[in-house]
Amino acid sequence: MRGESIVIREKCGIFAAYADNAPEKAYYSLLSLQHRGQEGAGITFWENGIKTIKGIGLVPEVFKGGIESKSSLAIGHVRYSTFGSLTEVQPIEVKCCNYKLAIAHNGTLTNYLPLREKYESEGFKFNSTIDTELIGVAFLKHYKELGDEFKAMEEVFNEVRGAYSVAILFDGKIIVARDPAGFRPLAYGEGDGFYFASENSGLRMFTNKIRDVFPGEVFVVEEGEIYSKVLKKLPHSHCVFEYIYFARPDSNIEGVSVYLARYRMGVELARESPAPGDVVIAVPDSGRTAALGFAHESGIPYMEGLIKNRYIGRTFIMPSGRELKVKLKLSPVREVIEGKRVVLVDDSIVRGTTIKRIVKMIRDAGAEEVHVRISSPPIRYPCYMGIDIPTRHELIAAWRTVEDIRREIGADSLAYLSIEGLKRAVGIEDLCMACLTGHYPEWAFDFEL
Ligand SMILES: O=P(O)(O)OC[C@H]1O[C@H](OP(=O)(O)OP(=O)(O)O)[C@H](O)[C@@H]1O
Ligand SMILES: NC(=O)CC[C@H](N)C(=O)O
Ligand code: SF4
Ligand SMILES: [Mg+2]
Repeated sequence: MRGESIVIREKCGIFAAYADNAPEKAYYSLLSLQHRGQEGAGITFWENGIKTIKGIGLVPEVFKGGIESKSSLAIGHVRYSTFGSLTEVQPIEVKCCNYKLAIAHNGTLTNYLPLREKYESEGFKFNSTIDTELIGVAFLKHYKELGDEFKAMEEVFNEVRGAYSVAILFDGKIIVARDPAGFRPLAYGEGDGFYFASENSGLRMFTNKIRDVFPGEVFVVEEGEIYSKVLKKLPHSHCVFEYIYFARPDSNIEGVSVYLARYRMGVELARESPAPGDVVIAVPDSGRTAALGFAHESGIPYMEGLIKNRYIGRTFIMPSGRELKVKLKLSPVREVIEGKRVVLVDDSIVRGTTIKRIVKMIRDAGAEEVHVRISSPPIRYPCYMGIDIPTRHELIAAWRTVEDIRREIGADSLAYLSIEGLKRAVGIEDLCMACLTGHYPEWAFDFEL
């Protein structure tokens, strides 16, 4: 796991296709998954072997030289590191047992360190510090013993704990798998080819015939044929934060529209914690949808009182200088705010940097009162399943009461959505909420080595 000083990072995006011009399709899909990772990007395709183009930076920067290959097999990745060095851009190539594969991974493994040690003590070599490599090594070890991709992945499911949606390019085949608890999302689409992406909004440009990959399901695409099996069934643990903040609002995960779930979070919040306001203002971007729901339910008009500089990325994931970036990123519309009682809605508070800065910004723009409403419960615990949420002492809500936080951020009132309200808004069971409740799904940690 990364060290104490590392700030929150989010998820990664993965892609795989068997289709005409698969590398080009990977490029377009990665563009639409860019919000899931902005540190680095890569595409691996098959041309009598594995060929990878990857680099640090955004998708258009990494591929500004274009991709000439017309291969029909490709996997791709956009990265936010949760484990290992920033330079280890994915897909990574893994060599083991006289085989070679390329792998793209979204998630974090919880038993990486002990399992890697066990493998090393058996003589297996690792060439990176990234947890993803372990899945590749374990897969190849078992493939050598069993000679079958499904059986090899079943062994991986038995050994490797934590969150992993993976796409593998191996021996002219594509293998795609989602961990048996289904922490991270993964979608499968069928049209003029076979497609996989972390979110279905990354596939709609190719097909509308899309479904979620089931937790514990494995796909093998070989010589134009596709095979799939659910190899392990466990209680599912879909990450609730995909609905709150991470995923694109136009995605649908497990049959739930991310947009509508966020809207309902705002409605629930307005019912639970009404606020005396003249205007509802969202913290853009991701606070917008819940603010609309809040405004609709409360009858208080919604206005754009904060304008976002669209050229500044998501600050949630920026390691340093966050205060300055928040200032650069957002500026107030004085005419909307002056003399008003403002209800300020955001989707989440992590360290509190953003909301503290914005409350001050809104006051400086002449607001009479600022009532903060947050469309998720307080984040009190770290995530070990793919989201690099800071250590507890960096989380503003880890040990503070809501009243302490209100004082700290300088708001006239503060309320968070309840766990029950959140569940009603998302509308499905089987959610992981460990960073909100401290109850970690058993499978992720229940291991002996
Ligand atoms: O408490 P903090 O540590 O400051 O982080 C919380 C903020 O970070 C996220 O937004 P972000 O700026 O990442 O992206 P967005 O533009 O998509 O909302 C989230 O929506 C909050 O606004
Ligand atoms: N955000 C992620 O899903 C990260 C995947 C992998 N653990 C890495 O660090 O690259
Ligand atoms: S702990 Fe939180 S961020 Fe991590 S998988 Fe669970 S719900 Fe998602
Ligand atoms: Mg935000």
